[in-house]
Order: sequence, then structure tokens, then C-alpha cells
Amino acid sequence: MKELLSQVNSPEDIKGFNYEQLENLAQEIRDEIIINLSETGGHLASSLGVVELTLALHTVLDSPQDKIVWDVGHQSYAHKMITGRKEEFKTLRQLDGLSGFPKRSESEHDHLNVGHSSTSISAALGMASARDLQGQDQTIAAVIGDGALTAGMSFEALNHAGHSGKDLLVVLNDNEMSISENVGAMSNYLSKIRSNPYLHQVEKDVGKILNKIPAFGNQITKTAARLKNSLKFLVIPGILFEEMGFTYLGPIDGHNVKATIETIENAKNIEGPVLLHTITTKGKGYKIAEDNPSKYHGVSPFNIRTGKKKKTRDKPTYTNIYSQQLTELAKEDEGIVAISAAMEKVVGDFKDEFPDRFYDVGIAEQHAVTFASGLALQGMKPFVTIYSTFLQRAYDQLVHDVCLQKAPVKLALDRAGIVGKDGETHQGVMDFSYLRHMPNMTVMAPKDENELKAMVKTAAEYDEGPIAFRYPRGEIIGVEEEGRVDTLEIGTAELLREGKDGLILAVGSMVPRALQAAQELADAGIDLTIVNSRFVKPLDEELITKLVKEHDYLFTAEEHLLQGGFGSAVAELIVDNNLDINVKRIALPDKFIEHGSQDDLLARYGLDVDGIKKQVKAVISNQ
Ligand SMILES: Cc1ncc(C[n+]2csc(CCOP(=O)(O)OP(=O)(O)O)c2C)c(N)n1
Ligand SMILES: CC(=O)[C@@H](O)[C@H](O)COP(=O)(O)O
Ligand SMILES: [Mg+2]
Repeated sequence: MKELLSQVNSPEDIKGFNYEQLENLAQEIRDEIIINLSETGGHLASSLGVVELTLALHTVLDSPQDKIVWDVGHQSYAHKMITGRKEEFKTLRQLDGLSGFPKRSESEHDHLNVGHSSTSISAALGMASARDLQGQDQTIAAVIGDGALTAGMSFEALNHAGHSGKDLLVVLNDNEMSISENVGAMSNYLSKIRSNPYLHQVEKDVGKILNKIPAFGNQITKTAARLKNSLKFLVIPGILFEEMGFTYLGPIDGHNVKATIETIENAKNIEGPVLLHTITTKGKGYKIAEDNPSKYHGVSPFNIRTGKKKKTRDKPTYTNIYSQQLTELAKEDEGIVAISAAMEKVVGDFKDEFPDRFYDVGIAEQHAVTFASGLALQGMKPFVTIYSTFLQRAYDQLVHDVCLQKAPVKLALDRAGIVGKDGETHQGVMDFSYLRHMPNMTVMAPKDENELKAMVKTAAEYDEGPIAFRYPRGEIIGVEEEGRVDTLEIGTAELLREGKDGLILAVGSMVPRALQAAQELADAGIDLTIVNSRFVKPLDEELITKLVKEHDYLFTAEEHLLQGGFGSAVAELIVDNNLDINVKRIALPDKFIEHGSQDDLLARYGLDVDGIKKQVKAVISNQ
């Protein structure tokens, strides 16, 4: 362990360090992050960018009494290391190891479980309001990136905080990057502040100049006021935040430990909400990541010298298949447009092929959905492509702006099911339940990459209302490619295997596993019928009812939580039709699913082939 880092077991231990020691400690922490992540993978570039800022915050504030609330939390590795977790850092994102995000159960220095973006200012303002009601004296700081600032929630919180006048420190970590380049008008505004050093020099004199502008006489007063305002907008950095009720400090170099510490000390003594604008470099200190921060935002294990992945993929991913199919269809169909929320990679080359038909709206899932509704109501075919977990944000927009309008919006839910190492906040295991109860919604899940292509085509051609399909994170199965892609008839399932001892209705990623389990159980004398449901809504009532009548045991299988999912839909069908059968639902339990590799988690929760076999055997052999 490094010389200085070995002395640090809690933030208290850095308080006696001088500036030079803090700079050296920053270097040691960086090395440690790089070495560890080269083995575990994780969010590299974002964490490297805030090492000095983290040390500065912990030097000035007294954590955990003072609270630092990290936005998204993917940049919190230095924070983890100096808050007593450096020894466990090598277990980052592994099964039963440290979480990749702040987590309240992990440390008293983590005040909010995060992973989804743009929650920090709201939560910090809530904490500040509680502090005041309880008569306590604490500094509450939210640390938010320029990407996270693009989300509606951040603006809602700034709006509230500025008006409330509460003591609150918002540290804006501006590295000009979201996962890819940051987008939007706010991002342009920050660029203007950043790129005009002249503004900073005149900043102090501006107040004096403005005060000399006379303010009398009706018309003159109005003109003078307007002039005064335009001048302010021209020359005072951060005037937007000032006008919202914040004291704006900065921009400062967030890698300069001394300047950052001094400014945070100042900020602590200012009454009311303060926005401290720091400029940092994403990937700082690791040249390869600095040169390509987008690629090194999140990494799998890599070679430190070359930056290359240790293990390359054998097969394409579901994301590749989806985006290729969408791009292919868009060549023939000019109505197709694609929307992403700050994750342009989800649509692959679509952006380059059709720059005018691609919209990256920033971290704004709610807006993305209602924006898509507008496009659809005007005759376009919008494919809103968002991770399953992040679409949770847009629940009411789906209900009110899409389903209620019967708008033919197409929802492509990437990273559905168990996503693995990002853990609780990122598992895509609630989408069947949050989508299937919405009137007018159709919900599909493909058993393999060929069926995914068919679903993209089905969605493109379906114009009766909204339609959603969800597909997993990671590599495709690798089935033989089908030349021709046909559309699917809505609400039709596929009978894959016939047996007499039990019926498995499976959906999505569980279909090939159920088939494999059935083949292996056949050797043990259990003969199963397997159905690929394809649709979670509407279900193939006719086929399911017929098969249920022919079997004594029914199993449903899905990579989703039990509550409200596919199995629940089938159970409703059985009750509604007075059918009589023993039912066992194979799904994830009613809890937040932790981090770990996808395979480890599938095995832990009995959703792999062995798990299916065990659960089927347990029911059938016990009778
Ligand atoms: C609601 C939501 N949408 C999308 C994401 C995916 N995401 C994680 S980090 C990130 C970019 C954040 O950029 P910024 O806040 O500037 O942090 P940086 O990585 O630049 O330090 C995005 C889009 C998310 N975590 N939450
Ligand atoms: C922090 C965050 O939300 C993203 O960086 C996310 O971790 C990306 O996940 P994938 O690696 O599955 O694209
Ligand atoms: Mg950023």
C-alpha cells in the first residue's frame, strides 16, 4: 500500500496533510484506482477526474456529520478509499464485494444510495431542510456532474433550493462530458463560462460598473435596467445561477487542491445556497483515458500499458443487433427516428447514418418519452432507446403522454434483466410490471437475436399504439442467422417442445435456458412442454389455455422480479379463466438484486439451467 494512503483510514486522517501531501495522496489514489480497475473493471474516467475535489471536500468538511451527496455515484471511488474501504476496494462490483456506487449500508459516509442520475441536489436540499428543522449545524454538499445537470430533476431542485435560501453547497463538477460529449443548451452555457477567461478578470469590477448606471425616469429606467441585465449576462459568469438565488463561485480548477480547498472554505461561510463551479478533466492522470474519456467512462478489465480490454467479445451484443436492424430498416423507412437519453451508443451507427433523425436529449428520460409522443402523433416512428432501469423515470409520461394518446411510440429497452456489476440501481427487472398494466401497451421479449430483429420490424410496422420490447445486456446467443426477417403476429406464442409431465411458459432470455433444462431433464425421465411466450401483453390466451388444460404442472420463467411480472400475468389468466393447475413461478425474489457478474447472479437466484432444473424437479418429484 502507498505511503500516504496507508495512513488514511478515515477522512480525519487527511486533515493534517499539507497541500503537497494532498497532491501526492491524490497521485497514490489514482494509481490505486487504475491498478484495481484494470482487474475488476468499473467507472474509471469519472473517478479519476474528481480525486483532488474529493480530498478538498473531505479536508474542509467533517464527514459524516457534514454530508457529501454524490450524484450518480460512479465517481465516488476516491471517497470510498478514504472512508475506510481501501482494503476492500479490490472486491469492487464483485459478488458480495464493495458496491460500485455509494451505499448507505456500506458506510456512514454514504448518505444516499445512488446509480441513477440527478438526485443529489433534491436529496441534499431535503437533508438541509431537515437540518434546519432539527436545529442542527451541518454543511450539506451535493456533487453533481455537468451531464447529470441536464436532467429535469436537477433544474427542479435548483429552482426549489434557490428560492428556499437554505444553506446548501452544490459543487458542479464540469468536465464537458456526459458518457459521450455533453449536449444541450445548459452545456453550451457552461462552455461559454469556461472558455472566456476575460470574464473572470472583469467579474469583480462589474458590480461597480453596473451600479453607476443611472436608474431614474420611466423609459430610461427600463432601458437602463435592460442594459444592466444584458451587461450582467455578458460579463458575469454563472449569472443564470445567481439569478436563481445561488451565490455562484468559480469557475475554478478542480485539480488545484489549494484553490479548491480555499474556495470550499469560503463557500462554507456564505449564507444561502452556493454553486461552486469546478473544471476538471475526465480521466485525469491516465493519458489513455484523458484522450478518450467516453471509451474509458466504464471499463472491463484492461491492460494498463495499452488500455486494451483483457478479454474481447466473441460475439456481437444484443445492442449491436438491435441498432443494426434499426439502421437497416431506417434506410427503407424514412419515418423511423431514434432517441437516446445521454447514451448514444445504444443506437450504434444510427446516429452517423441519419444525423437528422437521431436525437440525444441528455439525461432526460421523461422528456425523451413525451418528445417521442409528439413525433409519433405527427406521423413519425420514434424508437425511444433507453436502458430498462432508466425508463422507470418516465412512468407517468408513458401512461399520460403515450398510452392515453395511443401514440405509436416504440420503446426499445436495453439492459433488461440482470445487468450484473452495476447492481441494485441498474438491474432491469421491473419493466414487465411497470409496462404491462398500462392500457394500450404491447410488451415483447425475444428469445434470441433473430427474434429481436423480428420484434424491431414488428414495432416499426405496428401503428395501433405503443409497443415495447426488452433485450438483455451482453452477447447474443449465437443462433444461426435467418435470412428473412418476418414481423410477428401480435399476441402469438411459439410452441417449442411437447412433453407430458409439465409445461414451462418462458419469456425472453429464459427461453433457451428452459429448453436446455428440458433436454437435460428428459434424461432424468421428466418430459416437458416448452413455450416461448414472446408477448407478455397481450398473452396468447388461446394457446396457453389449451396447454394448461393438458398439463398438471405449470412453470413460468422470466428474468424479472416475481411481483407483477410475466408469471403474474399468466396467474391472472388462470384465475380469470377458472383453470385448475399447480403453478410455480420462476423469477427473481421481492428484493433489490445486488451486484455481481450476470452468471453469478443467475445462479444465485436459480435462473440458470441448473436452477430451472432444480425448481422443476422439486415440484414434480414431490408429488
Ligand atoms: C437516470 C439516468 N440516466 C442515465 C444514466 C447513465 N449515466 C451514468 S453516468 C452518465 C453521465 C454523467 O455525466 P456527468 O454527470 O457529467 O458525470 P461524469 O461521468 O462526466 O463525471 C450517464 C448518462 C444514469 N446513471 N441515470
Ligand atoms: C453509471 C451508469 O449509469 C452507466 O455508466 C452504466 O454503468 C453503464 O452501464 P453499461 O456498462 O451496461 O453500459
Ligand atoms: Mg461530466
